[in-house]
Order: sequence, then C-alpha cells, then structure tokens
Amino acid sequence: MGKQPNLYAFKDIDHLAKALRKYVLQCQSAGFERHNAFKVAVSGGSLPKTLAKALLAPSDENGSVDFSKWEIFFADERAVPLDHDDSNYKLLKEELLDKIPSSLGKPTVHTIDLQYLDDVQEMADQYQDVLMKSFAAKDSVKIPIFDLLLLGCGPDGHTCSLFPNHEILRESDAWVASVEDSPKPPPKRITLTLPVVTHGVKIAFVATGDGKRKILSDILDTEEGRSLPCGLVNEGGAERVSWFTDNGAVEGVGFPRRGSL
Ligand SMILES: O=C1O[C@H](COP(=O)(O)O)[C@@H](O)[C@H](O)[C@H]1O
Repeated sequence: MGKQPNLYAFKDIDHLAKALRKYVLQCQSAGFERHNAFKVAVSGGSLPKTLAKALLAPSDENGSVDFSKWEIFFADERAVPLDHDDSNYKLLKEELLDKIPSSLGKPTVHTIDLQYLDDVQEMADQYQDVLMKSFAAKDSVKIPIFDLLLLGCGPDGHTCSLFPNHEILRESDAWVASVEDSPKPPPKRITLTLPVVTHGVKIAFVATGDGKRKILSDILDTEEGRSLPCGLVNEGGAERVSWFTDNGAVEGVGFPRRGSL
C-alpha cells in the first residue's frame, strides 16, 4: 500500500486547535525558510472559527505567528460582495483577521475582484493572475505550490468548491476554475482546482462534530469514498495530507489514527 494521509483525532476542539497551531507553525517555519513568506490557502465554512482559536492563542513553546509574512488566498470564494453573509472573506475577517493583534503583524489577503461578480469565469481568470503574480517569480512556474492549504470537508465530501461528480474535478489546466451551478448555495463561485490543491507542500483538513462522522467514514474507510473530492485530495496528496478531527467526527471510523504530530 502507498503512503497514506495522517488522521489525528482529539478529544475536543480546544485540543485540536492546540495541535493545529503547532502544525501551522511548523508549516510557517518551512515557508519562511523556503521563500521568506508563508503562502496559505484558506477555506470558508466551519474552518475559520477553529483556525482563529489556533492562531490567536498566546505564543507558546511552538513559537509565534508572524502574519506580516503571510499571504492568504482563498481556496474557494463565493461570487458575492465582500460584506455579504455568504462571503468566505467576510467569515475569515470576522473570525480571524479583525482579531489579529498588531503585535502579530498584518497579513496580505487576496480577495476576489468585485468587478467580475456577474462573470465568474472572468473572476476565476483574474484570481489565477493574482496567483501567477505571487508564485511566478520565475517564468517557469507551472503550478502554484502553496506552503499550506487549510481545507474543510462538506457533508457530501466536497472540499473548496469541488463538488462530487462535477466536471470541475477533471480540470487539469486552470489553477482557478469557476462554478456556476454549485449544489450548495450560492451557485456562483470560484475555486482552486484539484491539481493545485494536491500540489501543496502540506494540505490539512479540519472536520469536527458528529455531523461529519458519516462522510469521514465514507472517505477514509470505503472504496467509493476515494472518488469523492476529499478522497481525491487524499489520493493525490497522500502523506502530505493531515486530517484534524475530534472524536465525535471519527467515532466508528476504522482508518488508523496517528498518535502525535
Ligand atoms: O461551501 C463551502 O463548504 C465547505 C465545507 O464547509 P463546512 O461548513 O462543512 O466546513 C468549505 O470548506 C468551503 O470553503 C465553502 O465554500
């Protein structure tokens, strides 16, 4: 059997957040060594709240967050104004960005271009240009390699705005794609594509609560689950993928757990 993703299960969100903090700080150090910056893609949904718990905790033996060298991109974004309740940016802003103390520095945050709200393909192309500018310091960059992608897992196995059985899963050229028919509202979105997600140096899923139990069991324990978007990320990212879960989400899941980071 090939290399496997790592599954970590914690007794509650506080313990998960502590471990997630340690993991992100390790990724941050690796990014700073690699290019004196930390390029991270962040999802919406339930992730920003847990992420904020991890990152806004006081500095500890694992180090401290230096947001001044962070470049934050959206793993997916909904085609809505930035102050709309469906905006992933709004969620991240309220949960995390607005609460960062000045002592931790200010991250660079790459939001969608609002002039393309009515044309999501243009919006995706423009966001891809933003990635190109950030990653393609050398002309030869074929795909952006994020230091870390922080992802959620929907109850249907979607991640980013990569939905089960959607043609977007076959996109192999574009770095950013548009979605006009998302099964989960709102329908219009942009998303990083599967090859970009699976090329990340590290890829972390955060999935908590009883509501995620069934889908985690499908993704991690069954053959069918391998073709779900989260299963495809597991397959492509293998040992570079880590799942941060709580006991409620993985009760009954047979996939072997890792002890510690
Ligand atoms: O629509 C979305 O859903 C997923 C999963 O959300 P969750 O609330 O089940 O964690 C999220 O990762 C994605 O960014 C978002 O646009």
